[in-house]
Amino acid sequence: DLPSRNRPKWISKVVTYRIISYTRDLPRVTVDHLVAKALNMWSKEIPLSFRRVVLGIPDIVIGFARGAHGDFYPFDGPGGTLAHAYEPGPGLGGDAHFDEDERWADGRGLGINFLAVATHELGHSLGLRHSSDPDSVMYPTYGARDSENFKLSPGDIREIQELYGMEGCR
Ligand SMILES: CC(C)C[C@H](CS(C)(=N)=N)C(=O)N[C@H]1Cc2cn(c3ccccc23)CCCCCCNC1=O
Ligand SMILES: [Ca+2]
Ligand SMILES: [Zn+2]
Ligand SMILES: [Zn+2]
Repeated sequence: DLPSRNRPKWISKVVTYRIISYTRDLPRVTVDHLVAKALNMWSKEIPLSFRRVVLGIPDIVIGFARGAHGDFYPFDGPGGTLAHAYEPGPGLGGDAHFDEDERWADGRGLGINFLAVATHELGHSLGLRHSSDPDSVMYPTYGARDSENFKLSPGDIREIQELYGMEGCR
């Protein structure tokens, strides 16, 4: 893929995010918690941190929507595409949209593991592309994972550090 110097990435050390809509399938606090957990999985590996804002225009807008929802990629109902996210940049850049027509779960019950999908989408929001490694969070298709020990693969960590450098190195 492109040398990392050309790939879009966040320049600021602190990236803001705002959750603007939720799903009926999970309590709001669960969505807030799992989004923070997914963001932290990435940010703990790189010299970049995330700050949640509840007002104003953030770098990353996160929300649930069904069908056509104001961008060029309408969702497709239950199944199929589960979510999508935009690479770093202004406006839609970095935003992550989740298909409300899926049945979202917190990793215990039946349904799509929201933590796993959010980690994949936020990987895109940080500038990562797909990986051909089935163990990678960035693999193009969803694989049911138990969220107990859900974590980034070594390849995921290598990719994100190639783009943003290693945590602890200034
Ligand atoms: C990796 C995800 C978290 C995010 C990606 C979308 S993205 C943009 N963020 N890379 C995703 O949703 N992939 C589809 C890909 C996909 C699999 N199938 C499809 C049938 C129709 C349309 C898409 C698919 C076969 C049937 C299974 C459908 C349910 C699972 N869907 C997927 O795995
Ligand atoms: Ca769908
Ligand atoms: Zn969208
Ligand atoms: Zn993807």
